[in-house]
Amino acid sequence: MTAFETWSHLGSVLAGLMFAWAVFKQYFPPHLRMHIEAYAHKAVGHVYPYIQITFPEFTGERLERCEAYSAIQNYLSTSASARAKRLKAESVKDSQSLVLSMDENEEVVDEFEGVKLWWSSNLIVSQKPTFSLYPSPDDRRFYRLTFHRSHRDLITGSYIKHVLEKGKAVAADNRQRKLFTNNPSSNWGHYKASKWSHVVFEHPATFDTLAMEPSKKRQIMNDLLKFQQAKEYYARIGKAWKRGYLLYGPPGTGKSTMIAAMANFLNYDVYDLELTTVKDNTELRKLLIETSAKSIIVIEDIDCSLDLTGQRKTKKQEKDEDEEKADPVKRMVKGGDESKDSKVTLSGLLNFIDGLWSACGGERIIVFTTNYVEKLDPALIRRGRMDKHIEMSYCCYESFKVLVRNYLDVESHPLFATVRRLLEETKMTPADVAENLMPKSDDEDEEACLEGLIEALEKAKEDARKKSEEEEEEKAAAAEAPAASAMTEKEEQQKLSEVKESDVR
Ligand SMILES: Nc1ncnc2c1ncn2[C@@H]1O[C@H](COP(=O)(O)OP(=O)(O)OP(=O)(O)O)[C@@H](O)[C@H]1O
Ligand SMILES: [Mg+2]
Repeated sequence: MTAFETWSHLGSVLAGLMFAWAVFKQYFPPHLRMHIEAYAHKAVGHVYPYIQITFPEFTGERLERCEAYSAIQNYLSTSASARAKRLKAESVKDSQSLVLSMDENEEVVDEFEGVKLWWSSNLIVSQKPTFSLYPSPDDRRFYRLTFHRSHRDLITGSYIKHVLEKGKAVAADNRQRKLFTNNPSSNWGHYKASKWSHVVFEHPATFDTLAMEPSKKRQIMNDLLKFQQAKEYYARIGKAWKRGYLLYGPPGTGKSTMIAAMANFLNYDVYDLELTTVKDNTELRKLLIETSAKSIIVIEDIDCSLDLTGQRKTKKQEKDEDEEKADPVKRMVKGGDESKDSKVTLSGLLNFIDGLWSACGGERIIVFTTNYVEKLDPALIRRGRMDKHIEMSYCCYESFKVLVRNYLDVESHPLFATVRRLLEETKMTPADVAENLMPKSDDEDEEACLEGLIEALEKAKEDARKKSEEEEEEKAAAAEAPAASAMTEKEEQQKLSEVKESDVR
C-alpha cells in the first residue's frame, strides 16, 4: 500500500467520523461543540499532510451548474478517464458526442510538472425519501482534488488554471456547432424571443471536398490557421481579433460551400446575417453584439442585400437627413417613411467592422460574398477591412479532379484528357460540372457520367461561340447605325435647302 493509499484510508475514516459528528453534534451544548470542532480541525491539520479541494456540481442559491465542475468533467474525460476503470457516459447539452467521465466513487491519479495528485468523483445521496425511479434532485455530486500540502502553490496557482483551460478547450472541440439566422426585429420584444434563432450546423463540406486550385486552397487554410492561433499577436498589436474575407465570383462557384468548409475547419458557429430584415444601424449593432466568439458572420450577396454601394454620407447629408426626420413635411416630400434612414447604411456596417468589435471579445471572421465585385464601394472592400479577397472562379482541371473524386470516386480515366482540354477552352462552374458528374440512374457508370460531362462541355463551348458571334454582329450593327442616321440627316438638310431655294424663286 502506498503512502497516499494509507492516508486515503485514514481520510475515509476521518470523513466517517465527521459524518458521525454532523449527526450527533446537536446533542452537545454550543460552546462545547465549538471547542471540539476547533480542536479537531487543528489536530487533523497537524497530522494529515494532504489538502483537499472540492468542486460541487451545483452552486449558488439558484443551484446553477458550476462551470468549473463541467470543465473538470471534460478535462477528466480525456486524460484521467483513460485510466479509470468505471466510466459514466453522459450526453451533455450542446455537446455533439457523449462525454465519458469517471463514475461515482472512482478515483484517478494525475500528474502535473512531476507532482502527483488525485481526483475522485463523489456522490452524496439525499437522505430525503423519494418515490421516483429517477435520481433525486437533492443528490449532490462533486469532484475532490487531493494533493500534498507542499505543492499547494503549484496546484492552486497553475494546475487548476491548466485543468479549467484544457476542460474548456475540450468542450469547445466537442460542442455541437450552430447555424444562426437573425429574427426580424418585430419579434424581438416577445417573451423569451432572441435576436437569433439557430439550428444544428451539419454541413458536410470540407476543404477536402472543395474544388479549387490546390495552392490557393492551402493558402486559405494556412491563413485561417494563422488567424486562429494569433490571439496573443492581435492583443500585442492592439487590433481586434477579427478577419474579413470577401468571396467573389459567378453563381455556383462554391462561395457558400467555402464558408461551410471554413466553419468545419475552424470548428466555428455560423451567423447568417440577412441584412434585408435589419431596419437600421442600431439594430445591426445589437445583432452583431449578440454574436459569440469562435464564429463566422456571413453576409451573402452584399451587393443585392442593400444599397451598400454609395459613398459614406457627408456631414451635410447627415444633417439634411436629420432635419428631414424631424420635419414631417420634408419627409413627405421625400417620399413618406420609406426614406433611406430606415435602412442599414454602408457607414453603419463599416463603423461596426472597424470599431465595436474590439470591445466585445474576439475570434470572429466576417465573410461577404458577391457575384459582382466591381459593383462594391472600394471603401467597403479596402485591405484592412476585408483582409483577404478570394476569387471563386470557373472549374479548372484541378477542381474537376476533386469533384470527380467526390462524386464518382475516380482518380484517373482516359477521358480526363478530353475534359482537361475542354475546361481550358470553355467556362463551366463547379456546380454545373458536379451536376453533370452525378449519376442520373443506377446503371450509369463512371464512363457514362464522364461522357455526359464532355457532351455538356462541348455544348457550353458551342453556346459560348454562338453568343460571341451574336455579340459581334450586334456590335457591327451598332457601329453602322450612326452612319445610317448621319446619312438621313444630310438628306434632310439637302431637302430643306431645296425647299428654301424654291421659296426664294
Ligand atoms: N468549388 C466547389 N467545390 C465543390 N462543390 C462545389 C463548388 N462550387 C459549387 N459546388 C457545388 O455546387 C453547389 C452550389 O455551390 P454554392 O452554393 O457554394 O455556390 P455559390 O458560389 O455560393 O453560388 P451563389 O453565388 O449563387 O450563391 C454546391 O452545393 C456544391 O455542391
Ligand atoms: Mg452562395
